[in-house]
Amino acid sequence: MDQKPTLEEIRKAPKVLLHDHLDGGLRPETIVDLARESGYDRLPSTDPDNLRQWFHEAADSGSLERYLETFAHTVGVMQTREALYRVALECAEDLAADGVVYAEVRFAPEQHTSAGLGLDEVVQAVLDGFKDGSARYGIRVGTLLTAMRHQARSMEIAELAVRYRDVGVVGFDIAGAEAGYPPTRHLDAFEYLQRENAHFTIHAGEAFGLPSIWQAIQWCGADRLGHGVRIIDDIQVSPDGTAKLGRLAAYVRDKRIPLEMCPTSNLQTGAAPSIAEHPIGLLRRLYFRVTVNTDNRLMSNTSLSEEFAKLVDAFGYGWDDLQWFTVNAMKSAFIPFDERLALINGVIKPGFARLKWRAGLP
Ligand SMILES: O=c1[nH]cnc2c1ncn2[C@H]1C[C@H](O)[C@@H](CO)O1
Ligand SMILES: [Zn+2]
Repeated sequence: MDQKPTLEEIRKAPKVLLHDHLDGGLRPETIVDLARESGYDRLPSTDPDNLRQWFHEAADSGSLERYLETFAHTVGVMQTREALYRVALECAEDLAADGVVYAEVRFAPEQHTSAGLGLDEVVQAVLDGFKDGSARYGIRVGTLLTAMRHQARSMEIAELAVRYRDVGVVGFDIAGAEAGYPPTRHLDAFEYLQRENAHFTIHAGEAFGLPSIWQAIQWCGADRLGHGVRIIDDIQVSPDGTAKLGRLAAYVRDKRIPLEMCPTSNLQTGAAPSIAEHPIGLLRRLYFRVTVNTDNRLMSNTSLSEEFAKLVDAFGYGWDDLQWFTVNAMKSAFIPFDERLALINGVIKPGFARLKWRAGLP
């Protein structure tokens, strides 16, 4: 029997997704509907299939800055309460259909106020969509509030995250162009969150190298790293395969700092040359706390199951590897420990056991 997990089987596995952008995962049909309803007339195409292809090709640019330009069109149609609610509800539906049992989905409230909504209204609309979507489709979704790193609203967004922490917001993040916008630019927000015992992740080590990762961890106190692929710049691999870790890489591994890796997204922005050469192979071999994520399902034309299937093809991963990535992600989530444990023991382990049993594995 072929024991390599197939895409169909992977879809059935109970998966955990920690890094997914709400404004990077819209259905093309929904973008067209919302543009028509709101009078947004700058879409590159009003045909959903063409639009799907346009996003994928435009994002396939080799640069994070050009990749990020495509978000003008998704953010452009997410400016009303109804639009935000619909996008959040459909996000929960799409993730559940892919077999995701727990997700943390992020978005930047400050980008959704151009038609007059206040930050609180924006957050409430998204939380309502996730709440209804979770109940309807049998998935748990936590929200991360993102501040844009080139703007100066991180303190305000951090306060918003703390204000909504008991009603669905589980953490905070910064995103956007990395080069020229170091995490320490937002140090006051991170210090505030730490005083509030709140959780946060930082996009770091994607389009910029070790200094960004070092600042995110040692200055800002990040709980997790968004991408973090450039940590391999601090690892030397000898021809015989043995690896020597520098001090920062050793710290990240010793402290079990979770890496939110997004393979396909990294190919599109030029952060990795191919799936087979993606740092995830080495980092998994060295037992860093690696997790697998989608980043932007629309721009990368992907799903969590497809990301796993690509890794299975490139690295020969089996069920035990996929379960290891999944348990890593669940351990690294921002919800309370007892809830994480309940999902690991009550959902993830039994779900993988069933799939392994069907594949004839012990
Ligand atoms: O991979 C990324 N790196 C940095 N910023 C990103 C990435 N993917 C999405 N973003 C930005 C664009 C979105 O508008 C914003 C909030 O979700 O986050
Ligand atoms: Zn991201």
